[in-house]
Amino acid sequence: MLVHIPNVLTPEEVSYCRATLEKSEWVDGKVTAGDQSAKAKFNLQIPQDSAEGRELGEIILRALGRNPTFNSAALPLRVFPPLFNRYDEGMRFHTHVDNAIRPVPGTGFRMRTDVSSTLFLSEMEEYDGGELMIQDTFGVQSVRFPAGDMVLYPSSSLHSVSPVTRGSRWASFFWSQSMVPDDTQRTLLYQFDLAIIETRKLLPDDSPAVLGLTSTYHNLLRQWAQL
Ligand SMILES: O=C(O)CCC(=O)C(=O)O
Ligand SMILES: [Fe+2]
Repeated sequence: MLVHIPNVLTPEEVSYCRATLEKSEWVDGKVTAGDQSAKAKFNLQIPQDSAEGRELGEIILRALGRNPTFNSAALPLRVFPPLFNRYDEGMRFHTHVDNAIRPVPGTGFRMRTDVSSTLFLSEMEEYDGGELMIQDTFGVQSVRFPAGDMVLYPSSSLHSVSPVTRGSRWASFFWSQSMVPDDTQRTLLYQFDLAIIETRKLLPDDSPAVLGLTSTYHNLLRQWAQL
C-alpha cells in the first residue's frame, strides 16, 4: 500500500530544513547503499552522523510522533534516524530494493525495514523529473508531492527515482520497522482504522458498532503485532 501524508512538516519547518541543508556538507549517496543499490545510486546525501542531520532528524521524528496517519499506516516500532538526499540535474536512482536489515547508527542494534518513506523538501515547481517510481501490485505508481508531504511504501517493493532534468530535488528518507511486518495485514489495519474514524463521526463512542469495531481492531493488532 502507498500512503500519501500531506503536511507532515509545516512550511516553517521545511524552510528551516532547507536553510540548514544549504550549509551542510554533501557526499556521494553510495555511502549508505547495499551492494546492488550502490551500483544503481547516483545522488548526494549529507553524512549520516553530521550534527545537521541529527538536528533535522529530530524535527522529523517529532513531526512523525504527532502525525496520526503515519502512526496508523506504519504502526512503527522503530524509526531509522532520517537521512537527507538530493538529486541535481542528471542524477537518479535506478531500480532497487532497500536492504532488509540495517544497523541503527550509534545504538549497536539492527532493525528490519518494513516501511520506506520519502519526505519531500523541494516544491514540485523547483525541478522536473525526479519521480519516485514504486512497483506495487497494481503496477508502477509515479510519486511526486509538494514540500512537507511524505509517501509511505512497502520496503519490499522495487523502486527507482527518475533522472532530474531541471533543478534539484531534496528530500528526507528513512525506514520504519513496523509492529506488523506483513504489508497486507498492515494495510487491513489501516483501512479498518479509517473505517472506525468514519463510524465515530456518525455514532457515539459507546454505541455497539463503535465498540465492536474498536475491539476487533485491537484484537487483530494483538494477533499480528510482533514487538
Ligand atoms: O529519494 C527517494 O525518494 C528514495 C531514495 C531511496 O530509494 C533510497 O535511498 O533507498
Ligand atoms: Fe530505496
